[in-house]
Amino acid sequence: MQTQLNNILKQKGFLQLTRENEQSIEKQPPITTTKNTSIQLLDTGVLLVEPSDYNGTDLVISSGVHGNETAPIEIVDKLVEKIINEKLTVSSRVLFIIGNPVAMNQSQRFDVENMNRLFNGKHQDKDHHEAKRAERLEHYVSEFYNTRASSGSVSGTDSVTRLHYDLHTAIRPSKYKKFAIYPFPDGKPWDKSQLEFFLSSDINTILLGHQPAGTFSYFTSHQFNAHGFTVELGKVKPFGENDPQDFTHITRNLERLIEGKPVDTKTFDNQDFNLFQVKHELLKQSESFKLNISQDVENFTSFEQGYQLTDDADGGYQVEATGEAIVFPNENVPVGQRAGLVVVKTRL
Ligand SMILES: O=C(O)CCC(=O)N[C@@H](CCC(=O)O)C(=O)O
Ligand SMILES: [Zn+2]
Repeated sequence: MQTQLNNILKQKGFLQLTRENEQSIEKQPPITTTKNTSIQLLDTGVLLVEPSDYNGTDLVISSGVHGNETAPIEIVDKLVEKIINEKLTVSSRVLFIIGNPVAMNQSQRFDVENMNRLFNGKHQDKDHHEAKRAERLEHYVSEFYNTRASSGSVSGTDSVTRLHYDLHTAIRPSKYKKFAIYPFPDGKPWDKSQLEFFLSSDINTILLGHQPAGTFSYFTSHQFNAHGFTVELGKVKPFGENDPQDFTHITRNLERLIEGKPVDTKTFDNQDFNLFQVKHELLKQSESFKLNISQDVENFTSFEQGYQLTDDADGGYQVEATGEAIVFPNENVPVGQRAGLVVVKTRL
C-alpha cells in the first residue's frame, strides 16, 4: 500500500493523490531522489521535502486553504512535479500544503466553516473537519519549523530563515490584480526585504494587517516569527482555466527560494508600491447587514466621502473620507465575521 501511494505520487502527482484521498493519508516512508533529496508525504496534501545540502531556509508554500482557489494548487502541484522529476535542485527545506482537499473536491471555498479563520487555536472546541484539518496543519507546520534538517547542518551559520507564502485567489476581480496581505506583525517592524521579494514577483500591492487574526499566515508569523504572508494571485477560477503565464514571476521566485538561488530584487522605494492599511473592519453585526455595492465592484475600488457603504443593525458604515477603498467585500459570512475591509493608502 505504501509503495503504491508513493508510486501514485510519482506517476499522477501530488494533486491527484490528494484528490483521491481527501480525508487523510497515513504518513509514508520518504522517497529519495538521485540527488539525495528526501520527499515524504506526511498526510493528504502535506508533503515534506528535505535536501541533503541544507541552506538554512525553511519554506512553507501552502495552497487550497480555500478549496475553490485552484491556481495556487496548480502552482504547488507543478513545483512538486519538478522536484520529483529532478528539474529543480533543492537547497531549502520545503513543506508543501494543499489545505482543504474536501472543499477542493466540492469546488467550494469551504465545506462547513472558512478554514482561514480557524488557525491560532481558533479550531479549539470545534468538531467539524475544517477545524480538525486546521489543527493538523498547525501541527505539521510546528514540527517543520521546530525540527532542523536531519540531513545536515546549515553551512556557515546557525540561523534559519522561516518563510511562509499562503497562496490564494480572490472572489472578485481586483484593481490591482495581485496583492499580498502582510499579517499584523505584533509590534515588529515591517520587513522591507519581503516587500522587495513581492515586487520582484510582480506583486506591488501590499495590504498591511492591523490586528491578530485566525489566518494561516498570521499563525506562522505570530507563533514562529516566520515571514508569513497571504498572497492573492488573481481571481478564483475552476481547475484548468488558470493561465500559467499570469504566475510566471512568483513561480520563478519560489523556484529560486527552493533552489537557494538569489532572487533579483530592487531596494525598497515607496514609489514602486501601492501600500494600504486598514482603516475599518466591516464586521457583520446582524442578519440585516447589506453591502451597498454591486457584484462587479472590484477590490480596491474607492468611494466618495459620505457614501453609505453598508447597512446594518448599528447603522452601517458611511465613508469618512474620499479615497477609502474596499477589499474582500462579502455579505455571505456568518454574523460576527469580517464582511470586508475599508483600506486607505499609506507609506512606509
Ligand atoms: O476575495 C475574498 O473576498 C477573499 C479572498 C481570501 O480568501 N482572502 C483571505 C485573506 C486572508 C488574510 O486576511 O490574510 C481570507 O479572507 O481568508
Ligand atoms: Zn482564499
